[in-house]
Amino acid sequence: MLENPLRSSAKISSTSAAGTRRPDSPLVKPQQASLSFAQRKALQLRPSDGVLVEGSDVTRSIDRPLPGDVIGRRKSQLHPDVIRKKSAYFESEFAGPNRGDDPARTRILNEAMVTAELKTNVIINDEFAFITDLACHLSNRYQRPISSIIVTIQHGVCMLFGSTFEPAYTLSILALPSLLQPATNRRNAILTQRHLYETLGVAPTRGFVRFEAIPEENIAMGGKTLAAEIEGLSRDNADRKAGVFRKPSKSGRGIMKSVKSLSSFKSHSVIDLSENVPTPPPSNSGETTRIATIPEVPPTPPDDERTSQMVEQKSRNAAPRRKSLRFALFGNKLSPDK
Ligand SMILES: O=C(O)c1cc2cc(O)c(O)cc2[nH]1
Repeated sequence: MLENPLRSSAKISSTSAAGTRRPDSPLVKPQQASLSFAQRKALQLRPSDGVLVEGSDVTRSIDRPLPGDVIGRRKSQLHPDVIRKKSAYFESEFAGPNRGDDPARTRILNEAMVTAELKTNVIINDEFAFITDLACHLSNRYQRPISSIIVTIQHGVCMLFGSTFEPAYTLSILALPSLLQPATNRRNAILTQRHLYETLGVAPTRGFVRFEAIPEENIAMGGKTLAAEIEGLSRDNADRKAGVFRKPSKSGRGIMKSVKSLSSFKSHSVIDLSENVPTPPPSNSGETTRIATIPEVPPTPPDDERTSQMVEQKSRNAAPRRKSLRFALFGNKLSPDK
């Protein structure tokens, strides 16, 4: 059986733990592949003819300064097309819609969920380590707190990928459109597939990534779409600027409540929530649950007996490293007994 190499080796050699070969670096020309590093370096140091890019060569002229070199002039050496692409990237990264002058709206957008759904035929031994590593990677890539990341993983699934059953995966990343701009996707495709190569041992060529932009009106939490939440905030903001005092709505979701409700979503970690909400019985348990009318009050907490059963079950399922990783992730938000 294939195993997750996460904990077995610090560095992956040319043949990964999943049995797939690492593709040769595209930056090494075939005739140079057998040369030593010093020999390749010497070849590159030949006097240049000053042409930046010639033919199909992917290496640049040595005449061109390295990034960070102090060269005393500001004019870019890049082709106008490259400059355009670069500025489009930085625009989408740093000047996106999430930098408005409405702090509440900005915060909501900056904390909007990024969801990743991974399916793989590889069997992952340490699911908890793997899932937390991926969540951290995504939190970093999409510049949002770990509490704004959802990761679901299905591993050991039956997967036919490009006519073979060799190790492979599909990954869907769902987020607001502003987070999934073409240049951002290009970069995140490389970095995330590299991350999965390092943690899952599957070569990027055996991974399929789908970036799915989901507009604000198609995402909901707490029974309210993000679009509605933002609309409410904008209205309240406009009212406030105009000095209008609006009575809190019947549903009790005025501006303060809205912001509070979001922060309580985010500040309650998944762990906090899961500890208060009973897990429904599995669908094949034989029990049938009648779906009643949605109660106006929160459901009654489980009785003591059920609570203790749940706690027991949870501790049986817990991965051995769970506690330390939870602390690493959530720090002092957790009480020491959790
Ligand atoms: O996608 C999110 O992160 C998201 C959706 C949503 C909806 C809502 O009514 C909120 O108060 C917050 C929120 N976040």
